[in-house]
Amino acid sequence: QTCEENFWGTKQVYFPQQKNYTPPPKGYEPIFINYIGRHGARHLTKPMSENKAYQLVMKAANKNALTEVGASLKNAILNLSAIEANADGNISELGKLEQSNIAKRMVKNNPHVFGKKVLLVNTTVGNKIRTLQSANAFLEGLKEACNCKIINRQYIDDTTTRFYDLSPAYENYKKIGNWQHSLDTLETHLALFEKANDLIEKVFTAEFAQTIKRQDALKFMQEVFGFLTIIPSLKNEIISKGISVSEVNFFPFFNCKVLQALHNYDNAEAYFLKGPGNNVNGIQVKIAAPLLADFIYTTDSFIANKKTPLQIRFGHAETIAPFAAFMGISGASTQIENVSQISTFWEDSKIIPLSANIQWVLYYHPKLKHYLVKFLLNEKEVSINGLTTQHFPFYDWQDVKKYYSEKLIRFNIYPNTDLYQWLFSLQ
Ligand SMILES: O=P(O)(O)O[C@H]1[C@H](OP(=O)(O)O)[C@@H](OP(=O)(O)O)[C@H](O)[C@@H](O)[C@H]1OP(=O)(O)O
Repeated sequence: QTCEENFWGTKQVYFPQQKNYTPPPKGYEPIFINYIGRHGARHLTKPMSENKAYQLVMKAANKNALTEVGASLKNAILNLSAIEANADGNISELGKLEQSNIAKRMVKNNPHVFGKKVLLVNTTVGNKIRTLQSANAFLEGLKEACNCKIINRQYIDDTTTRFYDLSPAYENYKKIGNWQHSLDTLETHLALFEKANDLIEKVFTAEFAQTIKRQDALKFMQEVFGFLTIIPSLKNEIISKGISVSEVNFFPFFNCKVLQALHNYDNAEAYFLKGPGNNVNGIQVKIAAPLLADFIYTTDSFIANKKTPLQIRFGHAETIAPFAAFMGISGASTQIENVSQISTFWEDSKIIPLSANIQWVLYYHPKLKHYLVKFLLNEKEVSINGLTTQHFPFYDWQDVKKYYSEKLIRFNIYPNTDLYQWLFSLQ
């Protein structure tokens, strides 16, 4: 089923958003790349049996309370469960390929960075296995493309890859933030409850449907939508399990209007919880400050000692979205007042698809002894709100360092700030 609007959201499988690049000004060559990436395409983040949708369908099946539509939904869920068994939280084969191909394009686009026989790399991963698996796939791609020996120093650090988990104030914002009212308004505007009821009535007998509470009905529909959107990430696993795509087809339970409404809602939720929301300097964005500090510090370190030409980090959608907003990347940091306009100005499938990534590419002119930096979001050259340049997409490194260092100071982050403590005490 093809719908006019892209409804894949954060389950959008990755593709590079630009292929041909602006040549640097004469005499400049790329010498260092600073990278943060979301993990690759993945399985669901929790076991199927922990889904309300799974529990309700199985409970109804035991009570003989499924309609014919419900019975086909049960089959699709059981087939997906077979694919998901013991795989939750892992990246998929497609995820590995996405990561490897990003690394290969990075080498192809920046041969001057990767020209040496030995390549020093600093790698940071988080505490979720999908970040480590993504790092491994990325490094494999690097090794293949650069035909070099890679010496990799690897760290685990959540202050720069999964900072949301380290901030009690963010947990509070997630639970009782002032964004809830805006999202409730959108839920009503999209008539999601009515749509959920329609689905419930199609799947369960009337008697069983009446036992389902309003919030559970919404959760049910959102999770079945989650089953539908994860399928493209699992195409290799579906084949290797001998299951046909038609046996894990969740499209029959939706139409395009419902898919678009569900995506609009999820996009708005991601916008408030991981994006500019109704305050682009709010906790959900400024929480990325430690990552910006790390980008400045590691770029400066390279300029000082010219040792490690590649700094890579692997995190989550909730790493990339706030970082893009905090950096002021155009198209990813716009604060929107009208909640029904969000998906026009902030689209999760463009900003935080699977394998989403942000790159700072540092260029050097040996005669002028001058540095420029270029910013890429999902491999597309982007501009920074608040920063000007005579030669876009290249920015003067000193201007960038000054602009972002002053921003960090406004949030009480200095070169010697303890970032873990800063996150913990953030309000
Ligand atoms: O609803 P799910 O389990 O998909 O939400 C995940 C997040 O996935 P996303 O919604 O962003 O596609 C997951 O982000 P990811 O980048 O790791 O995929 C996040 O780590 C995980 O905790 C879930 O987010 P939630 O906000 O805790 O539901």
